[in-house]
Amino acid sequence: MSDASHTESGRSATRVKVCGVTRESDREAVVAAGADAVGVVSDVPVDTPREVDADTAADLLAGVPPLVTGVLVTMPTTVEAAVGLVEDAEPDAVQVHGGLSPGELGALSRRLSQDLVVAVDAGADDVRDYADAADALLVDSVDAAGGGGTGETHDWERTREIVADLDVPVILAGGLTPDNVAAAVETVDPFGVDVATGVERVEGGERVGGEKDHEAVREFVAAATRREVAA
Ligand SMILES: O=C(O)c1ccccc1NCC(=O)[C@H](O)[C@H](O)COP(=O)(O)O
Repeated sequence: MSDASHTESGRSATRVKVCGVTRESDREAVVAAGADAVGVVSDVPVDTPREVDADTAADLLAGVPPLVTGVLVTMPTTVEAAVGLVEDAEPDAVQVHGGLSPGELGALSRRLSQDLVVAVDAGADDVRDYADAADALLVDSVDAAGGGGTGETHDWERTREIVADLDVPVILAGGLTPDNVAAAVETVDPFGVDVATGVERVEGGERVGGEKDHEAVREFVAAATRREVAA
């Protein structure tokens, strides 16, 4: 990464992606809070309240304004399937979870005009094998099927080593919240951070999956970037 990405303190300005947006009002809140990227989950073989159908994904991504990155988050089983999805949804960037091999991801990357973010399991031994195929690695706490949105943190010290070892930008994900994201940034020094469940609405003590708490979104972006909370 070039020195231009670092502030005078030496720490890079942390980019923020808010993932699992399912509603226009949440997309607007995420953009208004100053997030750099909006993630929309579609066509995943896991049961998640953050998944939307292909038409909704395309509509949500089409409404992401200039200078903010609309990210299609998906779990394709083949390169061809991924290319078809991307053609329909027209995102600015693509984030892939699941079973594609580094070779298949390289082939997918060559077929796309968009940047490819590859999600990897923070606990896996082969994280570094994916770096060559990716424009960025999303180091996440994944479930048994390879999906994200677990709300679980992982060993940040290990992810810090990955950041230090690799040239590719690393996005930290997994269990981040407005309360822990500053410490996560301090520990890992990632290129960016990503959150889904940690900014969802809580009602009667229960999380409302797929719906964002707009105040929590503002707090998260502020804490991740050390900006003042927007009024
Ligand atoms: O969010 C999901 O339910 C999901 C399902 C399948 C594949 C990916 C998914 N989310 C991808 C993300 O980028 C999440 O923001 C990331 O995994 C962090 O999630 P969380 O731990 O809930 O903050």
